[in-house]
Amino acid sequence: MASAFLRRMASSISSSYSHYALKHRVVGTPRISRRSFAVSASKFSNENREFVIVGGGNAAGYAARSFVDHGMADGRLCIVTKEAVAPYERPALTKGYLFPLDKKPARLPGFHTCVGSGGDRQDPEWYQKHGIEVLYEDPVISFDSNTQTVATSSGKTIKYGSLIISTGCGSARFPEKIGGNLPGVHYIRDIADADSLISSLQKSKKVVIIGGGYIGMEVAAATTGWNLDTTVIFPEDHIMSRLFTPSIAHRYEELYESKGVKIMKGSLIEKLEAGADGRVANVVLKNGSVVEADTVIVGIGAKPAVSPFEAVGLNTSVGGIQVDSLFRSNVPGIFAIGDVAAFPLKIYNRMTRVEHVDHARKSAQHCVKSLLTAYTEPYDYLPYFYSRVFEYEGSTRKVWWQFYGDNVGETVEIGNFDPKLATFWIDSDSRLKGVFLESGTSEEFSLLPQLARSQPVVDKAKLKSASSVEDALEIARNSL
Ligand SMILES: Cc1cc2nc3c(=O)[nH]c(=O)nc-3n(C[C@H](O)[C@H](O)[C@H](O)COP(=O)(O)OP(=O)(O)OC[C@H]3O[C@@H](n4cnc5c(N)ncnc54)[C@H](O)[C@@H]3O)c2cc1C
Ligand SMILES: NC(=O)c1ccc[n+]([C@@H]2O[C@H](COP(=O)([O-])OP(=O)(O)OC[C@H]3O[C@@H](n4cnc5c(N)ncnc54)[C@H](O)[C@@H]3O)[C@@H](O)[C@H]2O)c1
Ligand SMILES: O=C1O[C@H]([C@@H](O)CO)C(O)=C1O
Repeated sequence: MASAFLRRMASSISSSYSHYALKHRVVGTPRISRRSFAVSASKFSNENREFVIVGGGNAAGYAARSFVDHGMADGRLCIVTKEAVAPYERPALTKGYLFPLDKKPARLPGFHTCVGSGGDRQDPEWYQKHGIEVLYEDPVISFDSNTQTVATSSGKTIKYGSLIISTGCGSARFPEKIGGNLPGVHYIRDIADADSLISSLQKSKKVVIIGGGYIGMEVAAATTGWNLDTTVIFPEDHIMSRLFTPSIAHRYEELYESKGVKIMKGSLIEKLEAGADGRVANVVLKNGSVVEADTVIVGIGAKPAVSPFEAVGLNTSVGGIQVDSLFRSNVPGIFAIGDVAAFPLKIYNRMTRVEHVDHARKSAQHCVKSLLTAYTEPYDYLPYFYSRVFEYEGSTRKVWWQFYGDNVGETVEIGNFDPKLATFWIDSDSRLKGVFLESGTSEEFSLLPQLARSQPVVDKAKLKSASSVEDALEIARNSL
């Protein structure tokens, strides 16, 4: 009854709703409008939800904040999540969360979104206070765009007006047949994974980390803080091979080695072997060598979590769910944001997915703003990656770097990593395309996006002759 009433209200609604419907290609079942919900006495009295977000991670937390900012959350928004906790700043999991237990590790509720960007700490009470329904530990297992419903593992069927998919990524895993699921073998994507890793680290002596990417480097830094024997194994010839030049990588590798980390490059894994107790004991390499380990952390990349949404335009070139510059998929009323979204990267005119938190936050805000208002500016993202390691109290050298732009073209590196280093990527037209900085000040870091966004023509010879990182940044600034 209530639902029929709300629908009648929805069909007689104002021009702003018509605009919204047209813009978002609403077809079929009319949505329950904002106004109709305003007259609804009880929140969520039936299975209809005006807005449903699937996934309760970084993007979901920032999307929820945007719904609240637009006055559109209360009684209208439902978040369905696989995790047992409210959205949090995932980057903390391989940073503050892994500090040694006697060095004040980060724990919830400390790092719920949106504290990472200076916003409110949205703990479970925040969602209640703002009338946002959160269904915890209840993953969506299927969806039907004809009936506009999602089904959850506990057996709920939820009808949505608009659906925002923010399921992120899952860790790439080694197959079971080569020991990928042995006790003591860890992947790290969510808080449950991090807790399980910590319980292994508490009884660990020898750690092997497989993968020389973000997880590999952040977890290796963490385990040195625990004073554990740490070996990192990866197939490439230097760490962070997708982003770092061999020269940048070399500086960090030396630093890790100076802290006792062993680095095995160009090495492929044959299998992980169990010991007599059934826990992982050996990492066997394809070249036949064997590295002992009681704890193995696998950081070999991530895969977009698309399985319940196979019917929504899946992008085959970069994976994920293909969306336009307002995060609309090819199915009316369905949006995708964060890691899972394959979107047009306007600045470089290509489709991409970005698996980093800055994009999760910005895509969420952009999507919700365009969903709820007349905003139609295309998303114009500037890629931004960063890391911070060896941050725990007592560490002799802290590391914090940022990169903006595209790592294409020739590079000019300035600085001796004591502590600063800057690298500039310059294309064949002498345009500055990307810039990397270690140990900058906040003022220096704030210059990087300006440079990467405006891509000034730079005098390469002059840049090369810079006497210091500060001098190089000044030369680059003067080319703006
Ligand atoms: C350990 C770690 C450290 C990181 N550190 C950094 C960093 O320092 N800097 C940086 O820029 N980026 C970092 N990232 C990447 C960054 O965290 C992600 O880009 C960001 O979390 C993406 O947000 P998202 O909401 O798209 O996905 P997520 O935050 O992963 O959220 C997805 C959510 O969806 C849930 N979910 C999945 N499937 C379903 C389903 N079927 N039903 C219901 N719920 C579902 C998941 O459980 C999860 O809660 C890190 C990632 C990891 C894993
Ligand atoms: N600071 C950050 O931005 C940050 C920090 C942690 C995690 N993350 C995110 O978490 C996700 C996972 O990170 P990641 O470090 O696993 O991915 P990654 O892509 O950064 O690194 C993967 C590494 O594993 C190696 N590898 C791939 N296949 C392998 C195989 N079969 N055997 C051995 N090595 C193999 C790669 O060569 C690479 O060195 C990514 O989305 C990443 O962006 C980001
Ligand atoms: O973006 C981030 O958020 C968390 C943390 O700052 C939240 O408190 C973290 O470690 C980041 O790198």
